[in-house]
Amino acid sequence: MAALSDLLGDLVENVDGLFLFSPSSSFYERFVEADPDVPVVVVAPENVVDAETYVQLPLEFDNVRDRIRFGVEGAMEHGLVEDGDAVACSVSVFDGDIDSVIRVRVSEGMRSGIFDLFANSRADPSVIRDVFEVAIELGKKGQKGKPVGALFVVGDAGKVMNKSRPLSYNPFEKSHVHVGDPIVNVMLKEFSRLDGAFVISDSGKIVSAYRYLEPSAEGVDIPKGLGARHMSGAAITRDTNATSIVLSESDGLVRAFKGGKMILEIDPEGH
Ligand SMILES: Nc1ncnc2c1ncn2[C@@H]1O[C@H](COP(=O)(O)OP(=O)(O)OP(=O)(O)O)[C@@H](O)[C@H]1O
Ligand SMILES: [Mn+2]
Repeated sequence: MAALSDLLGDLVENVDGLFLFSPSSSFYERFVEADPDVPVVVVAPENVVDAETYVQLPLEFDNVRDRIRFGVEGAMEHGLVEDGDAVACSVSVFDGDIDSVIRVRVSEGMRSGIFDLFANSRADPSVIRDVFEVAIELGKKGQKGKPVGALFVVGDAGKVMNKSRPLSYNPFEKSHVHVGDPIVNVMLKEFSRLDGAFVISDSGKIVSAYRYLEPSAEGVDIPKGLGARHMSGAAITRDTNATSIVLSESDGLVRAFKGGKMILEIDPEGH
């Protein structure tokens, strides 16, 4: 089995950091003080192992590339790793225990913006996360079993309101409700049957439903084949400092746009 251990040896040779994704305490303990030259970074939804260097995952990210990108971009942001570093990531690709080691070369060029999408948007990180969760849940369940689409424009709400017009009466006109409240999630799902966009403030207040977005689409570059919901959702993030989270009725995917670009694409079913 020498060749097999060599293979693993090559993967972890001369790394500048070891990233443990959602490790158990006993797993973490085995590595944290094993090699003082190799800093250990924990990437997980919660810091259950009390790691000193820790990047919080806002979502589980079933897609391993997304999970690793988030961890590495977060670590770059916190100054834990830098351009040119090699890191070894220990992750679980299939459900359950850690089953893989992936070597990653850190570079500015690999930045996809996935960390910034959550951590450095106009809206609070928790608001971005809550909206993602609503969109993912809506994508999983649909409306009474039927696929449904939805467009959430989050942050910079004043400007977004100026670049849009109402399609119908605004059911949130006089209410002060926020994403994340269980009742609001029910309302958002109910209203998603109807046309237009939801506008949400930096702090998560639902400002309006049924908004027809009228941004300039100039210079917006999104994947071909996406329709008007995605184009308007993307374009408003170039015209304003908002972030858009879009659930597609036709392919069931949740996509996030910022600065006029698609940053992230998630399959609610986890495929
Ligand atoms: N400018 C806009 N502002 C707000 N909502 C819009 C806008 N354009 C389209 N929509 C909404 O998107 C819905 C679907 O439009 P369309 O099929 O062109 O988008 P799409 O990007 O293909 O999305 P899907 O993948 O869900 O079909 C429309 O019925 C409407 O509710
Ligand atoms: Mn369509």
